Order: sequence, then structure tokens, then C-alpha cells
Amino acid sequence: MAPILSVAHPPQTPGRLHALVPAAGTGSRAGTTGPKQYEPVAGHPLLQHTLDALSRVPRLASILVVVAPHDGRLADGMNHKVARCGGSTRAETVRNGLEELLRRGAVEDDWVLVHDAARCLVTPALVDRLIDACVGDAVGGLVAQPLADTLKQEEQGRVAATLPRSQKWLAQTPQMFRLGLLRRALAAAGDKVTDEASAVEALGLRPRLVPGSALNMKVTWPEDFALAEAILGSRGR
Ligand SMILES: Nc1ccn([C@@H]2O[C@H](COP(=O)(O)OP(=O)(O)OP(=O)(O)O)[C@@H](O)[C@H]2O)c(=O)n1
Ligand SMILES: C[C@](O)(CO)[C@H](O)COP(=O)(O)O
Repeated sequence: MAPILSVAHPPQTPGRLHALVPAAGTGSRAGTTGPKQYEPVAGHPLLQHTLDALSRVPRLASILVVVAPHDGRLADGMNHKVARCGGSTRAETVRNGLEELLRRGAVEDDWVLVHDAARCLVTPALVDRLIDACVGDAVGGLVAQPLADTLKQEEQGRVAATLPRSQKWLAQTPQMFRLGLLRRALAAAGDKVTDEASAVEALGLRPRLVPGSALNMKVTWPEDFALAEAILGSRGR
């Protein structure tokens, strides 16, 4: 993987692609003693699987992992760099990561693919699908999955309404936007947004939806570890 160079990209080229991996969460829902991204899954820390998949995408010029400020568990590797500037929300972690990318020579015209450390089942093919769909797009987009189940609204433990599920998608990552656009969007959105696309939407733009996969799940709950392990095992990892 080529290092990030400190030269501006010629305007006629589409801009380089960088992966930004927020990995500064605590995993409070996962039931683990430490942050879930370091939990062993199929013989390796969960985060390692995420990085292995991203490092098999040749079009990525760099991979930057953003961990919490005092987290010394991950070192720079052959294919990734580590920035210890994670924030107290995912949005803050991503904002700080974008600033770090700029400090390391990325430019506002470059594309950034933000991908959760916790989505360790991502595949190079899925990342490639997103890149192919978005690299010529004026806005950018995200991997997402159409809703497969009937959707209920809850009130005090009972169903208050059944909501129409047509045209409803579950947002996944990676989410791919130009660095400059994403930086402006996240600065305006603050800490409440839970993904990059919603910050971009708040600017009045409409990110492209790229069909993802149910297998690209986010390891969130205790039972997700066994599922992730089984899927990785079925892929021979
Ligand atoms: N302050 C934060 C919070 C989350 N994340 C990252 O954002 C991704 C998706 O978040 P989530 O699954 O919610 O992870 P956690 O915040 O760690 O989990 P929980 O909400 O259960 O505490 C994870 O890779 C997580 O490490 C981050 O970098 N910085
Ligand atoms: C970005 C995300 O993965 C999209 O589904 C998700 O919102 C991140 O999880 P969180 O629980 O909102 O931090």
C-alpha cells in the first residue's frame, strides 16, 4: 500500500481513497470485559479481521485506525496506521480522524471510506462494490441493506404501530464521501449523528444507497461473536 503523500492530487483525477476505521468505542453492549474490537474472534482480535479485509482492497491508498487516546494495544502495521485521537462519540472519533488524515497529507478532494472496526465481516468485494458505485458520484454513498422484517414501533413494551417497511434500509459501513464534504457535514452535525450519511443528508444532499449484505453485520451484542466466528470459519479464516 502506498504511503499518504503530501502532494495535492491533480484536479482531473478522481482523488485517492482512504479508509478511516473508528475503533475508539467501549463496546458497552457487547458484554466483554474490555473494548469489543480487541476480543478474540476466530483466533484473532476482531479488529484484525476488519483490517485484513480492508488491506485486500488495492484501490485504498491508506488505512487509518482511530483508537482512544491512551489505547496502546494496536501499533502501526504494514498496511495501516494508528491515530490515538478517538473521541467520546463515534462522530467525534471520525471528525478527529479526518483532521489526522489531512495532517498526514490527504487533501479535501480525496475520498474517505469510513468503516466501523466492529464490522469485521466486511469483504473486499463489498468495498469494491461501494467504490465502483460512488467514485463517479457527486455526493457519495453508503452500503445498506433493505429491511427484511416487519417493523414495529414500541411504547411501554407493547406495539404502538406497525410501520411501512418499503423503501426502508438499514445503514451499514463503509460509507464513502469526499473528505472535504464529510468534514463540513460532520462539523455542522455535531455529536448526535450515528453515521456519516446522516450528516451529509443534513446538508440537503442524498447519498447513494449501495446494496450491502446481511453478513456485513456490526458485532454489537454478546451473541454476535459466535455468529461472526462461524461466518469467518466458513470462509476459512
Ligand atoms: N466514541 C466512539 C464510539 C464508537 N466508535 C466506533 O464506532 C464503531 C461502531 O460503534 P458501536 O458498534 O456502537 O461500538 P461501541 O460504541 O464500541 O459499542 P456500544 O455502543 O455498545 O458501547 C465501533 O467500531 C466503535 O469502536 C468510536 O470509534 N468512538
Ligand atoms: C454507522 C453504523 O454502523 C450504521 O449502522 C451505526 O450507526 C454505528 O453504530 P452506533 O451504535 O450508532 O454507534
